[in-house]
Amino acid sequence: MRRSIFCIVSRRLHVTKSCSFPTDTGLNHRSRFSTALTHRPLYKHIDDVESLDYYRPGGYHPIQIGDVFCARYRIVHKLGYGSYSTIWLARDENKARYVAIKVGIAECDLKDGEVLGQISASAVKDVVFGSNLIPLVLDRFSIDGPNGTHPCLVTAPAGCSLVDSLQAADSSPFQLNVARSMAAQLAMAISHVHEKRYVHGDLHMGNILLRLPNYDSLSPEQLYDKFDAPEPEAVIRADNQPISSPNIPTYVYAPTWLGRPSDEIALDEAKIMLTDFGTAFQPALEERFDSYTPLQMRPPEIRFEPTKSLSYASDVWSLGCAIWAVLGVKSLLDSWLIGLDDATIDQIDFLGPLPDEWWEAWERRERAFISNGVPKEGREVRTLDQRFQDAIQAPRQRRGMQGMDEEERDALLQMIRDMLVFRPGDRPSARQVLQTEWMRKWAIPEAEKTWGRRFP
Ligand SMILES: Nc1ncnc2c1ncn2[C@@H]1O[C@H](COP(=O)(O)OP(=O)(O)OP(=O)(O)O)[C@@H](O)[C@H]1O
Repeated sequence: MRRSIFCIVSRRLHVTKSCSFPTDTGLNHRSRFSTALTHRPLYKHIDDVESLDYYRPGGYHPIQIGDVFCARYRIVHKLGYGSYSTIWLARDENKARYVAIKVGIAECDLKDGEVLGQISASAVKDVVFGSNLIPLVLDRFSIDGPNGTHPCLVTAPAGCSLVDSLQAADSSPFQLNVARSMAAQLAMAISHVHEKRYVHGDLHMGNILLRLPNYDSLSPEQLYDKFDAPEPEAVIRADNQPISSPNIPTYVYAPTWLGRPSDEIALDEAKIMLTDFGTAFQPALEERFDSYTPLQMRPPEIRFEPTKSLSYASDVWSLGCAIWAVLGVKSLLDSWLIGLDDATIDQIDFLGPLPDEWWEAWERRERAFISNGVPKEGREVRTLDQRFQDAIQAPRQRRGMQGMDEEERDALLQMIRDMLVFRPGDRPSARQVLQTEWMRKWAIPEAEKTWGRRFP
């Protein structure tokens, strides 16, 4: 049961994220690989596992439970998969601990490792708290296999992503103190990334992971007793012929569920880490004109300032949307949005008029507005207050959970309005977000309880 809940989410995420790589900026190998797979499937479909046709030269490395890498890491379970990697739980037999190994598709640079190496290595010296919210790189190596050479990144394993956690609780929100704590940690994580001169560039609930409690004292068998044992699913060719290729594993595995449903997470368990730095970049060294962030959290300048490179402020927009999603059960922008125009309409509805030159440049503006910020008659317009009620307050009240009082609500909405300013140059920095009233009075104190320490 738990597994099937997870897998639905996992599959949805996979699709969303694949779609968020529409064009290529410095990810040539990734795009080439994805677009090459347009032929008929070679293998029968199996639910809740990575795309089997990606097991070919240039693609995933075939891995089985029990495989050992570097004479040290024994594969114990599957944790997840993305378009560019499979992620495995392994027992580090040298250190008697569990680790997560992200195994990239062949010949990709797995940029996460490079970025995390810089952020977490320097952070250890600085002893900056924000570094605790980013996975520490424990090891890096590569594997040669039938599909090529695969980069591997070893980090701490996590329990589940926040989107999985919400879904596992049938979209019940996190307890209010837990959500406040996570929101503060997220802002601290982004502030830390920015201080290290990186933009994350793909912030969403699937990339925020809940830390796993320490299970290092459990053997793999005890871990299987506590959670699920891996269940191998045989790979079958679409033409029913026997599989003779070494490119594909004999069996594949659905990711396990080591997480907790959102409503069961206690404040001292609410430690998060921000992951997936595969599209992070340094604005001082590199220009970036495309966003990989899902449409609901994608900043508007991508559309209206296409010749200006993205920068830290684009993460601040997504951070505002992510904080909203952590606090509530619905994204700030309507989740059924289907296109760029719908997103712009929705943004104007709750933020007000677009900057004049953006408005003039928007060809389809008359679809929903009489003039800038003035909706056509009869069209339903949902304000920020109404969205707060629908997404954050009412779901809590329905479940008898603590809601926000008026003072907190006003402080939160003020912070969100400040972060979601159309012009990127007018947004606060992530560090300034941490100094807002809502963060200081409501969110950071809960994060301090989670971590059992004071933040300066
Ligand atoms: N350290 C970890 N511990 C537990 N699960 C993890 C860990 N890292 C990643 N995962 C799981 O694997 C999934 C895919 O990871 P990730 O997004 O990093 O892969 P990816 O190949 O870069 O994906 P894409 O580029 O398609 O987003 C995550 O959504 C998460 O569920």
